[in-house]
Amino acid sequence: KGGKVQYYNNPMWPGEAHSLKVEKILYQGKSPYQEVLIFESATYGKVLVLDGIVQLTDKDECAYQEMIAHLPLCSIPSPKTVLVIGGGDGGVLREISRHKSVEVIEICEIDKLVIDVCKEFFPDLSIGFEDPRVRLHVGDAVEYLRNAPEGKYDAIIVDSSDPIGPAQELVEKPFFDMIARALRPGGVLCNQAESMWLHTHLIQDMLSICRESFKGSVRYAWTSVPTYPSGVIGFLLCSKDGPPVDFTNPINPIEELEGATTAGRDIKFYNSEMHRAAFMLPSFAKRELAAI
Ligand SMILES: NCCCN[C@H]1CC[C@H](N)CC1
Repeated sequence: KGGKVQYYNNPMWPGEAHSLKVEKILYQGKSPYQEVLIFESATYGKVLVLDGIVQLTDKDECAYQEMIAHLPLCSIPSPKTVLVIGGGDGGVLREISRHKSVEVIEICEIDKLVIDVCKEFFPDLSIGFEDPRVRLHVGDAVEYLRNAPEGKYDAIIVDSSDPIGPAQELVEKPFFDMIARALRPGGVLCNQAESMWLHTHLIQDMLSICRESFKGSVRYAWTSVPTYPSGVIGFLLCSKDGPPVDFTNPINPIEELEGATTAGRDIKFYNSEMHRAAFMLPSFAKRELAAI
């Protein structure tokens, strides 16, 4: 009680520590894949930590979950079949459910423990699993995609943790090739893409892989998430082929989707202006992320 959580030795952000005041430990456990910790913080509500890395907090999860879901889904006219890789907390499912055009939401999450603890401690996120369109598969995403039919999905959302644990293989070329194959022509990918302050080399690698695997457009977007390292997180938006998708202008604006901004709980962060703003990059990022 009154302690704090901080880690200096994560290779993803050497020399940095992120600490939140711990009011009460709510859950501590270990799955075959990672350590799971949930605690009540002093000012961010409940916090989910996997292998010492903050995954989400009650206060700011809206930014990440809403952006990662609506950036792709508001960029195509009428998404019907959506696949989520990761996302076991259910927050992305909650956001996808706002889109009435969607008929099927498949989710492939490797760690059942994450799903179970989020159902107990994060009802505002795990409510996403209650949508009747959701089909849950617990297992490895690479296997799942290998067996997926070609051209099945309108959108694939990769809500992954950092590539230093179970998500290691989710930043390698074979994975992106399988995603491209599973998308229908004109289909889109939105992939968690780390911080432009901390990870430009990793982002450059992902961008160059995606420019080979996706023949449409490949864009980098970002947003503010206070409890992620450097306070920002990025997203890679890719379209499979065909006429390049203009991700910067939502052709399927959420404000015009009946009931979308109030379905379940009111939308808190995403709107069409934040959509456009997400693709505006600071000069150093323009140079470092375009220069490939
Ligand atoms: N849906 C939970 C968010 C998972 N996303 C990651 C959490 C850890 C961060 N360093 C990167 C994003």
